[in-house]
This record gives sequence, structure tokens and C-alpha cells, in this order.
Amino acid sequence: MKDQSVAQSSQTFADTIFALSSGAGTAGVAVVRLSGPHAFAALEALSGKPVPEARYAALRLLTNEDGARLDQALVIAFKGSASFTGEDVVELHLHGGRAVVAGVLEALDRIDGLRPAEPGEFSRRAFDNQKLDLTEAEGLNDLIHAQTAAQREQALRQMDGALRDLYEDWRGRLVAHLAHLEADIDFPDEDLPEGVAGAVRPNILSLKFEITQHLVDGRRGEALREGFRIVIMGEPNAGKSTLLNALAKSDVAIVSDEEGTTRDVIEIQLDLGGYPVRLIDTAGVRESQGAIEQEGIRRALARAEEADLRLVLIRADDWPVIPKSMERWLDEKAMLVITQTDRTDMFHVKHDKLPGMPDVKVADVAYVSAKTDVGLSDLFSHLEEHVREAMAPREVPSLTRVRHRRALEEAVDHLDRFDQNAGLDAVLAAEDVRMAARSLGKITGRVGVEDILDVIFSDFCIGK
Ligand SMILES: Nc1nc2c(c(=O)[nH]1)N(C=O)[C@@H](CNc1ccc(C(=O)N[C@@H](CCC(=O)O)C(=O)O)cc1)CN2
Ligand SMILES: Nc1nc2c(ncn2[C@@H]2O[C@H](COP(=O)(O)OP(=O)(O)OP(=O)(O)O)[C@@H](O)[C@H]2O)c(=O)[nH]1
Repeated sequence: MKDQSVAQSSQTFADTIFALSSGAGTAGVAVVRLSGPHAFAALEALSGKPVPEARYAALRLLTNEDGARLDQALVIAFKGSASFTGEDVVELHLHGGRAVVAGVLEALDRIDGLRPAEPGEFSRRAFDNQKLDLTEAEGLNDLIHAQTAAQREQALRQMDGALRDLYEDWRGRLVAHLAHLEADIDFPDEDLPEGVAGAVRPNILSLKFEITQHLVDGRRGEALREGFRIVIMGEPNAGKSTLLNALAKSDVAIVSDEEGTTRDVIEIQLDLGGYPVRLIDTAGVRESQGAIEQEGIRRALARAEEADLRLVLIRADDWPVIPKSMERWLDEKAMLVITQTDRTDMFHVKHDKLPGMPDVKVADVAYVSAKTDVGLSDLFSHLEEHVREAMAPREVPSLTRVRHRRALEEAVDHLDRFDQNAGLDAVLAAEDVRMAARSLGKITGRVGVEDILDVIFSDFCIGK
């Protein structure tokens, strides 16, 4: 039986944690990972043999405390001085069967000082032991959730410290300026009539400019992480569901000629040339009596507001009349798609300017027939172009999370205040710079993040 006092102290940092780190379900091989001061003792208990030389794989018969055989496993020990978490780590590479994994996890749980890991707890320990900063840990989590090649590249870049380097460089520069400002408060420099604050002001303002430029990147890093949102819009029977199906090359949405079939919002995920796209089909927008359909329309409009690109569908036999309900959605974030072109031969009249809306420019105009497939591959390549344009990596890495954005905006606010105070009050001006540096420090987790760490790491997988 497990000792109660040990079980109760299970929240302390010195616990040894364990978890299945490979995916759940039957597999060829499953990896169980242990981290903490009792990891090596636990391996000795299961294998009845001394721990093998660090970082060398060894074959061991594992048994539980009753002597029942659990598996013939490959085991590896990592000393705390060189491990993923910075603690002693043991990996058990098991045969990936249900009973093997369950037997091993149960045997580990019965060992004093061991407990199952919380989600993200291995990474949390790596962070606490300075093996990773917060942006690298977040990159690691993104890598595990990456669905497309471009997402993978962005995550690997972040895991390699690209964002950490950028933000630490900015923070370091602010701290250097701050040192000058503080020295000047204690020992004013008579040779500088405007004071040191005046002298460092241009440097700080150019740094502020760099940060603002980084912020106005059109959400490219966030869009790549979360998927580029394309919302399909149009009046009932414009052909929204049919187009969604054609794009998805499968029957994911309900296609029917009964008006208002699509009452809710349907979303599918696409990989467009390595870029993640969330294609969202919405309820036909129109006046409606039914409460359910109205709710569908309300949701459709909400999704349309937050879309990265809107496909506004208009039937070829209605064109060039633009339905009133669609007018407000036609802007530079919209692609006008003339649908069902097989129904008429009038569609091919190209319109540079939208009829009745001479001042409005849309991102693109496309002509398709889902029935004959004409124009679909063109539409596809146009979409791919938009998506690439919106998300392709730039030389400077993009911020990838709202958390980063908030902290950067905060830093800019403090630097704005510095700008106002610089000529007036040296002490206040220095404090503004200190606060700005602190905001940047929050991104990498250097300062002021204790209260959010639990939230950040709980978003990770168990075993990571
Ligand atoms: N079996 C296994 N595969 C895995 C992992 C793992 O933990 N176990 N990883 C887990 O996510 C990833 C690899 N990442 C790792 C990162 C650092 C260290 C490590 O031991 N770091 C030491 C020594 C560095 C060195 O020798 O160069 C350290 O930083 O001190 C291990 C794995 C992916 N594959
Ligand atoms: N001839 C022809 N008919 C089409 C084409 N695309 C869709 N249709 C037909 O038009 C009707 C409406 O298509 P849907 O895709 O259900 O239209 P929707 O815009 O999703 O409609 P709601 O769900 O009611 O909002 C169906 O009968 C389709 O078969 C096309 O390219 N050519």
C-alpha cells in the first residue's frame, strides 16, 4: 500500500512523476517516462538490476512488486545534469499493448514517492530548471499539435529560440538604456542639457517602432497556429454547401436544394500547400421565421466578422445583381465567387468594378461551377495564393499567441509613457522603461508569470 503521507505530499516539486508519453491505444512500442529524484530507484525496483550507464539503452525484464512479469523492455536513464527536464529521467520503451502499459503504470503508482504526471508537467519542470523558456515550451506544444508542414516549421523555429532571441534582445537593450537613466538620476550629467533621458530617447523610440512593426503583421503567426479562417457566405441556394464539398473533396456538409438546409455552422480543416485552413460553411443569410434558423444566421454573421477571408457566393443567374444582404461583406477581405456558371452563359462578362458598388474593391473574383468542375482548380490556386501570402514565414519570426501580443502591447504603452515623461521627470521616465522591460520579460517567462504558468502548461498533453 502506498504510504498516505507520501500521497499527500504529492504536490511538492520533489515528487517523481510518470506518464505514458507516447499516444494512447495499442502500438508497436509505447514510451513511459519518469522524472524526479526517485526515477532511478523506481527503475531498479521494476528491473531488479542496477540502472544502466546514462543514455545507453539496455534490455530489462520488468516485474511488479508481486513478481508478475510485465514486459521485456528497453530502458534508458538520463542523469539530471543532462536530461529533458533537468531532473533524473528514466524512459521505459515498452511493447505497446494495453495490458503491458496498464501493468507498468500500476506498478509505478505503487512505488512510494511516485505519482502520475499532470498535463505538461515534464515541460513545466524543464522550464523551472531553465532548460526551456516559455516561448520554447509553447513552441514544443505547437510542434506536437502541428497538422501541416508550415505549422511544423513555425513551431520548430520557436522551439529553437527564435522568439526568445528577439524578445530577449529587445529586453536587453531596454535594460541597458535603463542603467543609463538610473545612473543619471543618481549622478546627473551636467554636459547633457536635456539629461540622459533626452539622449536615449531616440534609441528607445526606434525600439518602440520595431515592436510596433512586429505587432502589425496581420496576425500571420497566430493564423498559422490556429488555421486561416475562410468563411463561405451567400444567400440560400447560392451553392455554399456544394462548394464546401467540392473544396473538401468529400461529403462533409449537407447538400440539398431545400432552402435553409445549413442551419448551423459547419467547419472543416484543409491543408492548402502546407498551410492550415479552416473552411467554414454558414447558414444562408436571409430573413427567416424559424428560431433555429435565425440562430444559425446569427452564428454565421459572427463567424463572418472574424474571418480572415470571406468567399461571397452569388449565383450566376442572379449576377450581376448583388443581393442587399451581401453588400456589407464585399471588401478587400472578400473573394467574390460567381457560382453555378453552368446555368447561364452570361457569367463570363468580367466586372472590374462591382455593379452598383463602384468604390468597393474585393480581393479577387472567381467563376465556378461545382456541377461541371469548371473554375474549381482556378479557385483553389487563388485561395492557396491568398493563404500563402497571409501566412508564409518572414525573416523576423512572427508572434504566435495572444499572450505575446498583449505583453508587447503593454510594452509599447509603457514606452509611450516614457516618451511623454522623458523631458519632464527622469524618475518616472526610468520607471516606464523598467515596466516595458518587465512586460517583455513576461513573454519568455523571466518575470511576473507565476500566476499564468499553471494555465499555460495545463494546455499541454499528458506525458509532455
Ligand atoms: N525517447 C525520447 N525521444 C524524444 C524525446 C524524449 O524525451 N525521449 N523528446 C522530448 O521532448 C524529444 C527530444 N528532445 C530532447 C531534448 C533534450 C534532451 C536532453 O537529454 N537534453 C540534455 C542533454 C543535451 C545533449 O546531450 O545535447 C540537456 O539539455 O541537458 C532529450 C530529448 C523528441 N524525442
Ligand atoms: N447547376 C448547378 N447546380 C448547383 C451548383 N452548385 C449547387 N447547385 C445546386 O443548388 C442547390 C443549392 O446548393 P447548396 O450547396 O445546398 O446551397 P447553399 O447555399 O448551401 O444553401 P442553403 O444551405 O440553403 O443556404 C442544390 O440543389 C445544388 O445541387 C452548380 O454549380 N451548378
